[in-house]
Amino acid sequence: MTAIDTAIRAAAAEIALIGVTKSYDAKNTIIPPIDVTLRPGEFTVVLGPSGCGKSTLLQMIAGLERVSAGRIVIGGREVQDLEPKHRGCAMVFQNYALYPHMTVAENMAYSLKVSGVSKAERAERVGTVAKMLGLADYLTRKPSQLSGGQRQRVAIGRAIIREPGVLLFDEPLSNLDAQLRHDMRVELAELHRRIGATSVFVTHDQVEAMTLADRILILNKGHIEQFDTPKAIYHNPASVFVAKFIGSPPMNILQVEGDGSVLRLADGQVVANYSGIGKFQLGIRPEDIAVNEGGSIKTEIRYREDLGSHEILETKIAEQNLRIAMPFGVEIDTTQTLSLSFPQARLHLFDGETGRAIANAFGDAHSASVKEYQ
Ligand SMILES: Nc1ncnc2c1ncn2[C@@H]1O[C@H](COP(=O)(O)OP(=O)(O)OP(=O)(O)O)[C@@H](O)[C@H]1O
Repeated sequence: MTAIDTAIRAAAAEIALIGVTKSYDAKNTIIPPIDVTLRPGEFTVVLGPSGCGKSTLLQMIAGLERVSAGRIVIGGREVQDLEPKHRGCAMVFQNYALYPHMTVAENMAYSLKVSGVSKAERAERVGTVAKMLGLADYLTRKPSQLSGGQRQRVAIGRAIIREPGVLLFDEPLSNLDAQLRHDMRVELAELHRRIGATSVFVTHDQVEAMTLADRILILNKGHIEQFDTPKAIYHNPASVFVAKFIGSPPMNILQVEGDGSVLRLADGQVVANYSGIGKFQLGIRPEDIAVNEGGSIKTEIRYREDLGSHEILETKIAEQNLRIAMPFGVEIDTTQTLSLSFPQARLHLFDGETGRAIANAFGDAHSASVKEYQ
């Protein structure tokens, strides 16, 4: 660790949400009671569709929204009734929220000035943070003289200069173009490694979630669908909702019926062995389908999308859409009927009604760690 790192390293705090609820009125509960603990130094990405309550959750931690019920404990202190400035959190917003009339250095130093930090120490900390973020040459510029990425870096600098135990990010990269988003992701990951603050990052971009998170918290209408590592979320989704939300293209979900020995599609084709009886939803990722390897499931290609590194074949089985990802270089005759099989170890089984994962459905270890959060 360098001197710069230790200069800006604060004690990372645990964040515990205990029965935290948000409702605007009796009929409008945005977040039903949730219980979750974010470990000190952990990078949590909160992911979910628009309107699921991601920002509300973040703002309750920051103190910008009041909780309707429940407790928020940060670093062992109950904070739900404290003003934002007393919670030990710093926040980075999507729209940067920089002061336009102040220089980069003044923007970064402002919160220190307000809290009475001496001029000499302010200058030292600004210098350290600017160096860390590659902003040393821009300290006298105004925000209007910076690029989007530089502005976002100033916003991050302004947050970390206070050495917060908790860093909160509300879609900080969504105003940037694709290349810059990628570059900033790399920078943020690196910064997190150096600073070590407990970080909560809200986004609806699954790539950001997969690449930045220690653990991803997936919200659906305010409920926690799953809270786990990116790998576990991808390989062991706890519900159809999660399975369909992560992956591009997402996991295929097929409606099937079990007769006690096999699972069948509506047209009678057998897709897997399984001892359960009744309606189920069967999941398989596009890249896990075996094509023309002697499988018994027959289909035609309806459309093919060449993405360079791989190809997506759009097909249907028993009137249900099925996407197959083929690696680059595999020759497929589009006019021929495809024969497919679903390797049992790659299958996911979900309840026909609730959509919750059925752990160990196929006796494999990979679904054993699916956790229930409801
Ligand atoms: N002041 C308010 N009064 C009533 N409902 C509100 C209020 N503020 C937010 N909501 C509702 O709360 C829900 C959650 O909003 P929130 O901004 O947390 O969602 P989000 O997941 O961050 O969405 P997005 O990804 O679109 O930013 C939404 O349905 C929104 O309409």
